[in-house]
Amino acid sequence: MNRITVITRNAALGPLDYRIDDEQQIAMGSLVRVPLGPRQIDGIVWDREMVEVNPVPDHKLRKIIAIADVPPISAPLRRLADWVSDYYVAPLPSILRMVMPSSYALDNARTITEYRANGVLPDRMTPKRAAALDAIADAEGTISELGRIGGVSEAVIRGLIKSGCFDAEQVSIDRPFDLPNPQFAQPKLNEYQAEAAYKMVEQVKAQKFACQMLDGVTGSGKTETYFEAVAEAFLQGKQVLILLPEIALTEPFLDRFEARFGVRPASWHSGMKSTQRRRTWHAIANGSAMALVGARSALFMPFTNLGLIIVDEAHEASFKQEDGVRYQARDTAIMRAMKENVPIILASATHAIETRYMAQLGKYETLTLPSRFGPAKMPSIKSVDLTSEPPERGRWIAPTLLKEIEQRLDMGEQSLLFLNRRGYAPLTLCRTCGTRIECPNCSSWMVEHRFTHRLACHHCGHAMPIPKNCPECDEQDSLVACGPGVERIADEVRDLFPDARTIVATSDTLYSQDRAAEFVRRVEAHEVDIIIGTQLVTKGYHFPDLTLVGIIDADLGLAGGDLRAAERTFQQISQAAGRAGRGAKHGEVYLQSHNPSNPVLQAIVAGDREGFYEQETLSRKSAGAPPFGRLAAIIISSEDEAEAISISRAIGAAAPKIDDLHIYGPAPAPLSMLRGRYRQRLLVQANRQIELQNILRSWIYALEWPRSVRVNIDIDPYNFM
Ligand SMILES: Nc1ncnc2c1ncn2[C@@H]1O[C@H](COP(=O)(O)OP(=O)(O)OP(=O)(O)O)[C@@H](O)[C@H]1O
Ligand SMILES: [Zn+2]
Repeated sequence: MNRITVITRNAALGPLDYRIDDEQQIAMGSLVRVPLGPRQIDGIVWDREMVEVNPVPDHKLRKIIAIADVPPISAPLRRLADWVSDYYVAPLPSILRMVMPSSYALDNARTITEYRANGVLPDRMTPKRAAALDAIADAEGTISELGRIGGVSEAVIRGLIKSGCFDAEQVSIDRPFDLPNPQFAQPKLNEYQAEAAYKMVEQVKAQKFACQMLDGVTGSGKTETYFEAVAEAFLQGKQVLILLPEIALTEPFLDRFEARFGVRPASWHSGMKSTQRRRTWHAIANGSAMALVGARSALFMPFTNLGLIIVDEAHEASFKQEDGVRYQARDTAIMRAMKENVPIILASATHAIETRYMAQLGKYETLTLPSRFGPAKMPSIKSVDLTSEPPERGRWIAPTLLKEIEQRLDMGEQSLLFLNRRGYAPLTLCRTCGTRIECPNCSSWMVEHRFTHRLACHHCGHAMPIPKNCPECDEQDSLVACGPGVERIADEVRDLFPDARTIVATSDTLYSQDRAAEFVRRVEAHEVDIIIGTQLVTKGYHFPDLTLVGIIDADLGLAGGDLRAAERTFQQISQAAGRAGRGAKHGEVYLQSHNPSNPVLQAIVAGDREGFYEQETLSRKSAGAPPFGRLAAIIISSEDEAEAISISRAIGAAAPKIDDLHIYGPAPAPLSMLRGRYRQRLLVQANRQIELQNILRSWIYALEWPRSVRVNIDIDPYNFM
């Protein structure tokens, strides 16, 4: 009789033992269905020596029910999951939920529905419908694919299906993805690009682990350059994983990929339908999809034949997952490349201090693209001192910037106004009694969204209509909006330039891939004169007619003062500035600030990237902050404030006394209430030699607390709220 160990997707269950018959062969990593009490659950056969199993006596062992007909999860991916579990102090099942996102592998449904036009015309023909039917012709695809081909939203396609214009067909989910053609449209690289590409291609040929930091200024053609390494991987018959920080960036990226390799790659993100997910998961697992472009979670896909990983915009904080398993996708991608023994490329114009430090140590190879591609030059950057040149009362754009916007309108060029604040106003205040409207569930202000006529909490999503009377003193029409958000800037622009065509670009307006694609199309077609946007539009995009960038509030990110405030501000402003003048026309950037002598802003204006990084690295070093020291946050939360406090004190009191291990707190977290739970926080700081995770495990898991209390450990935290 053979005993096997199975890990399930249920975090409450430890590793479970089962048996298989003597004659049965089962590979490590196989996906299996097993009995559990009266139920059946899915799991993965795991290496027994990697986990702690509660042994079940032989006669009590139950037999597995079925083995899925899919390739087993490979050893490198299993070891990655073990590493994530260990490093981020997270239960293995919660990581397997990302490796095996549902019971795809064992489900019988192996078809998806595709549609093909049948010549029937809709009763109500609109120009949109006609154009879509024209463009689609006799192409076959899923609703979203047809929407893309037809240049319309999925809703339009659904309408046409309802009108009987398409026949449905069940297609096997094993239908392969088209093969990319490495020679489809090879660009002519400039000298710097060619040199960097050569070095990346060499690593792909070598087929072993190496980490390269592709450090190229905005508009230098990093994508074009690393596509050469991607092409080489395809030539070798290897799969490629490309990670992007946000799904809004995926759509334009997929187009670029198609322009270079002739086909669209597979993609992976939270907005996908389950049939698309299933098809993609299987195609990655059986090796028929050669390229996958996705957000964080694509990292855990079951590649069989991986040859290269790319992390684009690698500095982005959104690579850090903030709930569930709190992992850093860039760091985890490097770990995956190590386990798979393949090269990895980190691309950015504003790399993270952590990445640059590793490059300095010689652990990563630095590849530099020092100038923009083609005739484009770096934009010139100036600051606008708001103390000497304030905007008009109740306005946010200073005269200098206004004049520049006006000139761009006259010349038919585009402008981008950047303010990293969604909504209309961050604070709503009663003029009569001074009350500020707070979220009932969180210690945060309600943010006015004028488009939707609501106040919303950006932490928990709680929303309510804007009240007519003050909820405190009941005074009528006494509530006023304080401070600007992007919607308010958009109002100001429309007031001052009524003929200008504006667009607000935030996660509220570009919430799906379709919306993001539509945004890009409109800006490229020059149907927009002025973009008002948050950090969402500051990276990746390439709009040649955009020549002016205005930073509405350059001081915004510098307040608060968490560990990465200076770095993040530098990155955000540099990225936003990097959208200006990417074509033949020169770009200009204006930073509005109350404190233009701030060293971070001075470095940006002077174009002194190296100087900024040097300063910031030094101050990290003297604070013992990452990458020079280790940091972890422990957040203790409960609906009962007294309980949260008492458990956090108990945890604090049980802290081990070790040299070079410092514990700060417990204290109320800066966001002291979230979703109705009171939050206490401990910060743990240690030098690099200390095995922080082991210490945390033996310290915290030795304690007990009521089920009503949650204790979350966040290793290398990004969010200090
Ligand atoms: N060798 C090349 N041949 C033709 N076009 C190129 C080449 N290199 C870059 N380009 C074009 O130059 C523009 C800028 O390149 P790209 O967007 O890759 O820059 P980037 O370095 O990724 O910038 P950012 O960091 O700001 O996103 C793109 O339109 C790209 O297609
Ligand atoms: Zn809230």
